[in-house]
Amino acid sequence: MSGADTLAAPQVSLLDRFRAFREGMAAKPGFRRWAARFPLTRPFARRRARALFDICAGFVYTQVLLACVQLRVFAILSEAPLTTARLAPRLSLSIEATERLMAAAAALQLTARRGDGAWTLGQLGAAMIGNDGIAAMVEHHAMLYADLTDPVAMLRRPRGGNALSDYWAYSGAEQPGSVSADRIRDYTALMAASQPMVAEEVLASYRFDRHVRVLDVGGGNGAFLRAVAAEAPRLELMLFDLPAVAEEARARFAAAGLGGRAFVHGGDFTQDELPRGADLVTLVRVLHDHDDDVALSLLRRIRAALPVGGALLLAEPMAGTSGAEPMGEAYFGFYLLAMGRGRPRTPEEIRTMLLAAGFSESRMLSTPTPLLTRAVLARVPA
Ligand SMILES: C[S@@+](CC[C@H](N)C(=O)[O-])C[C@H]1O[C@@H](n2cnc3c(N)ncnc32)[C@H](O)[C@@H]1O
Repeated sequence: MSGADTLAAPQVSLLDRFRAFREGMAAKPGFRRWAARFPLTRPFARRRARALFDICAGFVYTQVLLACVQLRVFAILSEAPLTTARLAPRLSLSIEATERLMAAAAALQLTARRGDGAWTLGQLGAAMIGNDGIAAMVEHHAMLYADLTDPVAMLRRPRGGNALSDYWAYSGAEQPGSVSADRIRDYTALMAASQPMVAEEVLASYRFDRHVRVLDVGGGNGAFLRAVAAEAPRLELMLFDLPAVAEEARARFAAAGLGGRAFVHGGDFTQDELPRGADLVTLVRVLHDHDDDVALSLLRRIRAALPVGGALLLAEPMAGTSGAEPMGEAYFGFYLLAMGRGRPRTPEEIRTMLLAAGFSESRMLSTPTPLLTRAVLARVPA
């Protein structure tokens, strides 16, 4: 870039000019007062106030949800609607505290008050039933929020050294391959509990029965492969993960009667080559855990393990997801900051990395709930 380019005034688009004007007006107290009263601008003013309030209050909403999960409110109300008087002893709370919690939960659509006054499940509480993964995620967030108590300090200090980086034992390990069994147990259980909702998304977007053998890299205790195995009964299964995780996967496959169909390899994908023989590799919720250098070298190892025409199916939540922008940059951005490694990537960034790793073409697959998982399929060129 020449000096003249560097000094040239940046081009400001019409859209940027309009936004600057709009935000400039919104920053003026007098205009805000007028906009809140004028009938045509009132709905926008209210929406903006509500959005800002939701950001301010987000932590409180989260703690209301955490209290409901810890007290098993959704499981209790799924058995039968209950009045406050009947619910209170089930929660070991006073009548007043139960009423306070239920009113807050109802305002968040987690519970609802029936016409006769009894509490029942709200729309969002009902969605938690039968999905242990959401409850497990909510409970482990206690660590994230503890790490985020002083966000500015976290942004200023070197990454790592947080409760969450300790929990995800591989994230800060000098030798991930040596991480012991007791350090992988909790995160592996959390991943297995939340895996069914992810597997459902991936299985809805891709036919696995067109392949002979699949290798799931960073496959945890095999929950994803077991879901795939049920859909594609002839597919052979291979899993690669850290040695301690691989041990657990081996036991789980045996317990599920898949011992003869699933081949498990323990190793460290930052050091070791990946096993050959699969015509499809899956990489589910793995890439975003790693910084660009490790992520790119992992994609290169996957490319090297695949035959010509082989495919890589990469699935994870991605940044820049339309309608779910806060999930990528805000939630995962700060989650992975606390964890100490990795970053959320846009589909374009991932596809650029795939090209750099030697894959020829890639295309996005359509998943039913992009907020949970997006997926990209890449091929090894002839
Ligand atoms: C976020 S979990 C995802 C697990 C699983 N794919 C899922 O979606 O449920 C990341 C997985 O990558 C594995 N992993 C992390 N670093 C690794 C490394 N260097 N070598 C092998 N596996 C690794 C972890 O042990 C863990 O099982």
